[in-house]
Amino acid sequence: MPLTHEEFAGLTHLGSGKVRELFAVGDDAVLLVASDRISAFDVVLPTEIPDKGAVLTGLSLWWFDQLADLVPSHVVSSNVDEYPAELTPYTEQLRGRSMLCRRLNMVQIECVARGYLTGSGLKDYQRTGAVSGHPLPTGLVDGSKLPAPIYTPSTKAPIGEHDENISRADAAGRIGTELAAELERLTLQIFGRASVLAAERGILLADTKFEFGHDTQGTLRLADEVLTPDSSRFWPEDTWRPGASQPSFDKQYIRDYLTSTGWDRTAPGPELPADVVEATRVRYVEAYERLTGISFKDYLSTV
Ligand SMILES: C[C@H](c1ccccc1)n1cc(-c2ncnc(N)c2C#N)cn1
Repeated sequence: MPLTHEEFAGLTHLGSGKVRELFAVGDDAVLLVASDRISAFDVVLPTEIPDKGAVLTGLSLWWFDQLADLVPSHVVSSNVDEYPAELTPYTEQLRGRSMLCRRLNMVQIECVARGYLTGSGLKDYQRTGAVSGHPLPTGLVDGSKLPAPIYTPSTKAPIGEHDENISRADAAGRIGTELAAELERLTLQIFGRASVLAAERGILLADTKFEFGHDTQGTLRLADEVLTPDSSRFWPEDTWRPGASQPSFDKQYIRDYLTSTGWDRTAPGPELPADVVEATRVRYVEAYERLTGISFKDYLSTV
């Protein structure tokens, strides 16, 4: 049965993402729980991918550590055996796939960095020649590497709707010039470091989305999940071919299967065959191990 917030009926549910749940823990903490659900073509599928939630949580935790010298994170703990007593009934459901975090006053802007042109950025470029007010060279195609990474803030759309890319001036108008400039600086700095680290492992970081918030002392912290295949586009470097849709590091098997079935994307997603589920699970574990250099089994033994 897919993990849903009903499984945590006793907790105070704050919100759901496509594949994640957010709960309040006391007055000053939140619990982020990653399910094994997966979405493709913006549709949440009925079949779970075992270990996906743990892989994405482990990746976020690893990236938070890699980035700690650049920006503090919202994470308090990921050790379920040290969680507050109210979470004890859910320990095994939370193990490896959850983060206890400071409750932040979230900045109402999605901070997106792009090193390559695709997705909504490509659509904006094809329509206007620019993305979030950044004029770009002519002749770029799907998957083109940009002359330099760009910061393209967007609004926070409700679930099921698409974020809207906005200009940096619009972002400043919404959250103030100083904070907007700090978010741009941090977003590009983090993206630059992550891009180098991923490229050293043969993975292109095409784009990613960060969320930030302020803690009760007013400290700006990196929040949400970070640099996971759900918040970012990761492409295998050896199959990068500008001019077409790039193979997704983690979801290509699912995309190919769904396309092969002739599935109508306005219809509910079909169940996935066992071989596609297992191949996708293996890809997630491979992504974790390739990026972190840590065996997934070792990660599971530490949580
Ligand atoms: C978008 C994301 C979300 C994830 C999962 C399910 C539904 C929403 N979300 C996270 C917060 C949030 N709020 C207060 N303090 C925090 N530390 C965080 C975080 N991260 C608000 N929204």
